[in-house]
Amino acid sequence: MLIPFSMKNCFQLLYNLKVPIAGLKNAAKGGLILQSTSNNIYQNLAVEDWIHDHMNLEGKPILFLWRNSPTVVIGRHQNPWQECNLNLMREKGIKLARRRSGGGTVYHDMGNINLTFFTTKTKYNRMENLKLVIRALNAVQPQLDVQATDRLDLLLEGQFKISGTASKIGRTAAYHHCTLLCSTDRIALSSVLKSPYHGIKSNATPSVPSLVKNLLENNNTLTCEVLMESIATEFAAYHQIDSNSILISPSDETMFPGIKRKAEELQTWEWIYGKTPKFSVNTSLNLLREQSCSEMKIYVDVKNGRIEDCNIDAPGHWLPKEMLDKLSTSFIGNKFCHSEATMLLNALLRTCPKDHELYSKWHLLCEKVKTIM
Ligand SMILES: Nc1ncnc2c1ncn2[C@@H]1O[C@H](COP(=O)(O)OC(=O)CCCC[C@@H]2CCSS2)[C@@H](O)[C@H]1O
Repeated sequence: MLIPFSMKNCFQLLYNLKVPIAGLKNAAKGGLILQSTSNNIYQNLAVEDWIHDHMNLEGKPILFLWRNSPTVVIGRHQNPWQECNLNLMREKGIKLARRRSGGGTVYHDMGNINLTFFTTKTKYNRMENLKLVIRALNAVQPQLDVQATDRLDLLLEGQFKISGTASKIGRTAAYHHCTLLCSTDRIALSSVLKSPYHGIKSNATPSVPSLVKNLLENNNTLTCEVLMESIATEFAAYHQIDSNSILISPSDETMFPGIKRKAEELQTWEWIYGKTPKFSVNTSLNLLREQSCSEMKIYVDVKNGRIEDCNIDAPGHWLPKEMLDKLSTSFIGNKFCHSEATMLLNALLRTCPKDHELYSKWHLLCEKVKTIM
């Protein structure tokens, strides 16, 4: 059962703060089950940060249940250009988020449940959490064949991934979070998790692609709502606590002081793209014009999301070398970013000689350059 946030719940949360707030003394017994009212990835990741940073989890584990509108979530040390199709995501309005935990890239939508298990560092035990999820699944559907693998994925029928795991271990607190595919749009999942960008070299963590399946495809009783309820019940039984989930609003500053700033930070370009490990792109692109095809080469070094070095090369008959050099130089110091490149190229286009052929070639080349970002 879900109970909405009330002052009682607020106190239950607040008196567990590491930094004690005057007047709040009691302690939540045994643990808490929280469920987010938000489907915004940045707000939900901010709740994780907030609990991790502010709550005393000693003897009081927390389970946080949350879902998001369509989003690609990359791991802390990943390269978004290597992991997903950013152009397609822009087109479809699919968000991109970088989480604080390591590991690979996953797709979220309202058919995917996220579970975060918060404990002290000493009580952190991912396999135990996954076993709890399996028990919850079997409580709804006893015949369901689900197993945890060594890399802590959950597999359905020995071959289809239904859950992926990642974690963050802090000084005293830790969390293990995992996904659970109930009724996600699998077409969207596979199309956005395919990178169209070529020639990227980096030491970023690569994802490990798998065959995926939705639980609802196996059995039509396995909806998100039923599964969240069953997981909450199993968590409550295991920790001998009340099985009611407390509904929380991640934008509630009275309950989570400072949370808005956390969500804002997770939304910045500097966090999402800027934290990409240093990488280079070395690729060639075809310039098709009036039935002839020329090849341009582009080389870029990117550090902290910004272009440190750039070299664009095309045949001399296509564009004068001075123009190509001007283009390469003007990229240096700029963000490796589609919208910033668009502004820069539009400004450069205005300085282009008013020669129709030159202008159209320059325009085409600029459009091609943008496709790698
Ligand atoms: N939602 C979801 N659930 C399970 N598996 C998925 C999902 N989306 C994609 N995939 C598959 O997993 C691989 C990547 O596997 P890989 O093992 O590389 O990465 C993960 O599993 C990371 C899990 C992170 C969980 C966090 C919990 C809260 S915020 S995100 C991808 O290529 C797909 O084949």
